[in-house]
Parts: sequence; C-alpha cells; structure tokens
Amino acid sequence: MSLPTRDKIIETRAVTKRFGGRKSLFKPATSVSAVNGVSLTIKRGETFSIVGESGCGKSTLARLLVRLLTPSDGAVLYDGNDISALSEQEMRRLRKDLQFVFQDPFSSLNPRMTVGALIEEPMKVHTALTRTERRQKVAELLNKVGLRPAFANRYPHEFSGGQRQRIGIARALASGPKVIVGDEPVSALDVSVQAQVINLLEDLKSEFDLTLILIAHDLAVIRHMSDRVAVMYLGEIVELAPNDALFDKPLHPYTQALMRAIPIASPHGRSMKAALLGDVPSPLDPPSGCRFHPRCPHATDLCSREKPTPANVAGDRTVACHHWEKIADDAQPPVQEPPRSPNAEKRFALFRTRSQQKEPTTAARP
Ligand SMILES: Nc1ncnc2c1ncn2[C@@H]1O[C@H](COP(=O)(O)OP(=O)(O)OP(=O)(O)O)[C@@H](O)[C@H]1O
Repeated sequence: MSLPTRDKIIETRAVTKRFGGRKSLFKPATSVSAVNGVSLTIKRGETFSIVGESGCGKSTLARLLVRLLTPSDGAVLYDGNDISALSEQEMRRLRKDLQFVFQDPFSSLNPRMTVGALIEEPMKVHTALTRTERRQKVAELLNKVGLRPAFANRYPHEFSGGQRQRIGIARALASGPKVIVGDEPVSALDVSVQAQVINLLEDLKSEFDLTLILIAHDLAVIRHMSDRVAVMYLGEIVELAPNDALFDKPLHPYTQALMRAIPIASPHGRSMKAALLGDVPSPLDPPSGCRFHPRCPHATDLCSREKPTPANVAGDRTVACHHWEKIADDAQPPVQEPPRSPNAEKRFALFRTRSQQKEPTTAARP
C-alpha cells in the first residue's frame, strides 16, 4: 500500500525477530523466528489489531513496532524515520510518543509507588512540567480515566483490576503519546469490566488523537474496535484487511478457521485455538513453503514447496495464499459473524450502551 508519509505513523520493512540461538555443550544452537519478514503500514489515527493463536508472534510484533524490542533484520520506521537501529539514549526522546498498556494490571504497576507517583513518573522523564503542574496533570488524567483525583495518594493494591488498568492507561497517557499499544488490555479483567475499559480506550483515542495498536484474542473485541486487522500465523501475516471486509469474507483459510476459533481458558484468561486439526507447528522448525500448509484443507504440492507472496486483493487488503482466489470462489458460505461465547455476548451488549457508566469507585476496600 502506497500512502503519503504524513498518513503513515509506523511502517515495517521485512522485519524479523529471532530469539535464542546460543549453543551449549549439551544442545545445538537453536533460534526461534518469532516474527519473520513482516512488512506493514499503520495509518495515523487508526485502530490496528493483530490476531492469531497463542505463540504466533503477536506480542513480539507489537513490541517491535514501538521498539520495545530491536529487530534482528529489517526496519521499523516511525514518522518516516528508521528507529530500529537507534540507541537507547536516542530512543528516550521518542519513548514518550510510543506507549504500551500491558495485559496484567496486577503486575504491571510498581506496588511500592502511589498511584500519583506512578502517573507522574513518565512526566518527570519526558516533560519539563514543574512539580505543581505534574500534580495537576495527575489529577486531570485520573479524572479522564474515570477515577477520583484523591486516589493519587493510594497504592495499586487498593484497587480492583479494572481500576488498575485505568491507572495503567493514565500512566501511558502521561507522556502525551501518539501511539498506544494495548497487549490484551482487557483479557485479565472481569467480563463486566471489559466493556468499560474498551469504551474508555476508544474515547481517549479520539480525545487525544491516538493511534491504537491492539492485540486481543477475543474476536468480538477486535471486530468492535478495529479499523484494520492483521492475521498472524507462525510469525507471518497471512491476511491484512479492513475490519468489515475481513469479518464479512475472510479469504485466507487460516482466517476462516480463526473465525470459528474456540476460546481456551488459561491461567491468563487469554488464548484461542483455530478450528483446525493439530496445533501450530514449532517455530523452531517451521514448515517449508507456506507455513500453514500442514494444517490447510486446501493445500497442494505447490504450498509445501513455495512460500506465497502477499497478493494485493482489493485496495487495502492483502492475502498470502497460493489459492485464495479459488478459495474465495468456493461455494462455502462466508463466515459472517465470529462465534461468541455467552460471556462475550453479554459483554458485547455492554459496549457503548454503558460507555458513560463508570466502574464503582469503591476500590477493593469496603
Ligand atoms: N524472549 C523470548 N525468548 C525466546 N523465545 C521467545 C521470547 N519471546 C517470545 N518467544 C517465542 O516467540 C514465539 C512468539 O511469541 P509471542 O509471545 O510473540 O506470541 P503471541 O502470539 O503473543 O503469544 P501469546 O498470545 O501466547 O502471548 C513463541 O514461540 C515464543 O515462545
């Protein structure tokens, strides 16, 4: 996709991240390509989501996009400048623009710091605000995320999960970012609280002109929030499309299977398994050709031999499959709606209709 530079906020060029690789006396050198040659563009002001089964590289890609990880190969451009090779010191200037909201609001906040100090910290690093101005801003931000300014004097353990996630969001906003990455920002929260945090993120996105990069395993959340969606499989993007197009007519066989995905309960409350035989192969030894071919119902010899190059389907849509045209024309009914668990149904009904409601401010204490 060729966009004027001003419309692109982040761009990756064949970005790859390998982990491991150290040889020891007892084992040969092994390395995992968690992200393998991904090229994409994120548009200023959009909500860009990344989906895929556990271990497919979503978090690694998201971390590469905001330079929490350094690529092994390829480049990441922010505002047209290559940030992949910048030193930590050079990155410090840009860090205020690129913020991250973590999945687990219970472990991502330092329990020894007050909420006020937690939110003030990025301002100390990234702004020239005076102490009084910083305190004032903390109060404003708490207000923006639906918490009482008086909470600044309390500690994280005094708050519920949803409230802690609001504190994490206020902290991410404190440096005045342009991009916020939410890595499963609601999956550790109670179902009844998820919609409130999602609606909050959406409201803040438009108020602060943010670009949002979202990782979520819940397709209902993805469908509700995203402008465009990238579908990942074993470190590669197999389909990238505008939200409606993807959900109305998934073209890649993996996307189709994902739409029939089964949510899996895990200690982290996140995960899903595509409606396919077998598990995702080990990234230590990925299949030849198309990485999806061993699980693909449409695979041919060609698929095991040759890696498909992403084809530009229509406008803003790419799909990396040798047979996508045939598959698209197949008589199979398109998957119109992602299946939703009863909980997801309940939560979906809460989106927007409750956006003005705030979580009870009673924290964890009576
Ligand atoms: N620091 C690391 N060291 C070694 N391997 C890693 C590291 N981080 C990720 N990996 C491996 O890279 C692959 C992709 O991991 P990643 O966490 O990006 O996937 P994911 O799609 O976000 O998974 P999940 O949804 O379970 O979080 C996995 O095989 C994982 O084991």
